[in-house]
Order: sequence, then C-alpha cells, then structure tokens
Amino acid sequence: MKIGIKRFNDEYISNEKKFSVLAFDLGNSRLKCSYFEDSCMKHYGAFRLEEIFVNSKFDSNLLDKWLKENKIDNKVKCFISSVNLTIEKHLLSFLNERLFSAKVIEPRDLVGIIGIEYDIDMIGIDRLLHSIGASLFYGEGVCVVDMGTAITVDLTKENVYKGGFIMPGIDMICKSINLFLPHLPMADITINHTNVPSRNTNDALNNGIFYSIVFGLEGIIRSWHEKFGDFTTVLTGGSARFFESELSWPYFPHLTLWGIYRYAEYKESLNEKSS
Ligand SMILES: Nc1ncnc2c1ncn2[C@@H]1O[C@H](COP(=O)(O)OP(=O)(O)O)[C@@H](O)[C@H]1O
Ligand SMILES: CC(C)(COP(=O)(O)O)[C@@H](O)C(=O)NCCC(=O)O
Ligand SMILES: [K+]
Repeated sequence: MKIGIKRFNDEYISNEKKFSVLAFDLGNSRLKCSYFEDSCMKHYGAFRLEEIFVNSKFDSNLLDKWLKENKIDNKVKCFISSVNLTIEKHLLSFLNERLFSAKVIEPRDLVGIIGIEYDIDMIGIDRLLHSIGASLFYGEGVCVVDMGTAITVDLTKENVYKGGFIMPGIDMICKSINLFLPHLPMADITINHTNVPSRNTNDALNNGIFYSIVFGLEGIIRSWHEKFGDFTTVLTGGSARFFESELSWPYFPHLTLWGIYRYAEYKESLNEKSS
C-alpha cells in the first residue's frame, strides 16, 4: 500500500533528504508495522497478538516473513510505539537479535514536537503519536477517535495535547455482554444498522451497542466544540471502518504509524543540526 503525505507544512517540503524508517505500533490487540521511504508508507503489515505470541512465547515466523517479503534490511532505523510491556520486551529482543537499531519512543521524547497537558508519566504513547500523525494531515487542531482495544478520544489544539477520554472498545463491550448475559446471542457490530426500535434480540443488541458508540462520540465532540472551538475530528484504529459510514468524520487508518514517522523525522533533523 502506498500513501503519500497529502498535506505538508513548509518544513516538510524543504526536507528532501532520502529518509527511511521502520515503524512498529504495538497495541493491546495487534502489532502494526510499516516501512516508510521518502514521506511515503511503502509497506504495511498487521498481526493479531495471538498470531505472534503463542503459548506465552514470541513466534517470529510472521514478522521474519514480512521483513523478508518487503526486503527490509537491518540498516534501517527502527522506532516502536508500545502500550504493551509484555510483548514489547519480545519485540525488542527479536529486533536486536537481527541487529536492528530499535528505539521505544517515550512520551518525554515528544515534547519538542507537541505540548502536553497530561500526566506525562502515565499517558499511552499511542495517544500522543496518533495526535502528532493527525496534525500532519489535518493541521494543529485535531481530535483523534482511535477505535482499538479501547476507544480513545484525544484533543490537540494549537499543537498542545489537551488530554482526552478512554472508553471501552467494541470487542470489549461485545465480550463483556456475552460474559454477563450468556443467554443472549454474541453481538456483531459489523452488520447493517438502523436507528429505529429493534424488533428482535439480535438487532436490539447490535443496534444498541452501535448507536451507543455513535451518539456517545458525537455528543463528546459536540460538547468539546462548544468548549474548545474549532478542530477537525478524525477516525482511526482497527474498528473505525465499521463506523465510517455513520459518523461524518474522515477515516485515516494508520495515524500512530504516521506519528512515529514524524518523530523519526524530528530525530533526524536534530542529528543534522548537531553534526
Ligand atoms: N480485519 C478485522 N476485522 C474485524 N475487526 C478487526 C479487524 N482488524 C481489527 N479489528 C478490530 O480492531 C480492534 C483492534 O484494533 P487496533 O487498532 O489494532 O487495536 P490496538 O491498537 O489496541 O491493538 C480489535 O478490537 C478488532 O476487533
Ligand atoms: C488507553 C490505552 C489502553 C489504549 O490502548 P489501545 O486501545 O490502543 O491498545 C493505552 O493508550 C494506554 O495504556 N494508556 C495508558 C493510560 C493513559 O493513556 O492515560
Ligand atoms: K485506542
């Protein structure tokens, strides 16, 4: 897959240096990997954690295959966003064994790129990086709705991260309903939805979950506009595509990976200045 940067700031256009980076976004459900070259996402891969972490052991086959298929060698600089400490250790060992130079990005590393009004020792790095990624494409007032394992809603205004909300993710909602109400059918939010009172259990459950998310998110964004003025809201994360048609906001699939790219570029510019 190839995605060119749609909107550059002046600094971007002037940066013509050939530049590659290998980015990993390790969440609580999946590991997303991408290889960037010249401001372009050239290769992308995603692996469910059950596929790469089997019986408490890291299974390197799929990742090795992905690196080989895309001819990615260990000279490329490698950056990791991780909110999953258990698998992070294994991913780092995997990369070190193959002689990659890999860095796990910490919230403090980002203070030169984005202002942070949040408890910096606690924040999930993915929330900062997807905000930085969104700013690349949508400007300095952005709200990122990331529908991953959890749903996070994060506001950035004038390049300052203001904080956000953490809500249960879709799988989490469906699985917990199943746990507490095992006599009901397993919910499936991927089916078509209609916002009228449902006439059977399946529809009542699926529409109920779906519209609670839709109207919850719309309500949050509406009230944040009243308090914080203008910003662009954007959807991202593994479950977002099921909501794209109902919510009026653009869907941009890999914002955390783009945030990593932006950070790598920032690091590169610091290295240039110091050399
Ligand atoms: N191909 C797919 N089909 C259905 N759901 C998917 C698919 N890929 C991802 N998801 C959903 O997206 C969620 C994971 O999204 P992701 O953004 O990778 O999360 P995280 O960053 O927390 O690992 C899971 O809850 C899963 O249900
Ligand atoms: C909120 C999260 C669990 C979301 O993780 P994800 O759904 O992307 O896997 C993660 O960003 C996290 O662990 N955050 C730390 C707490 C915080 O951000 O305040
Ligand atoms: K999330």
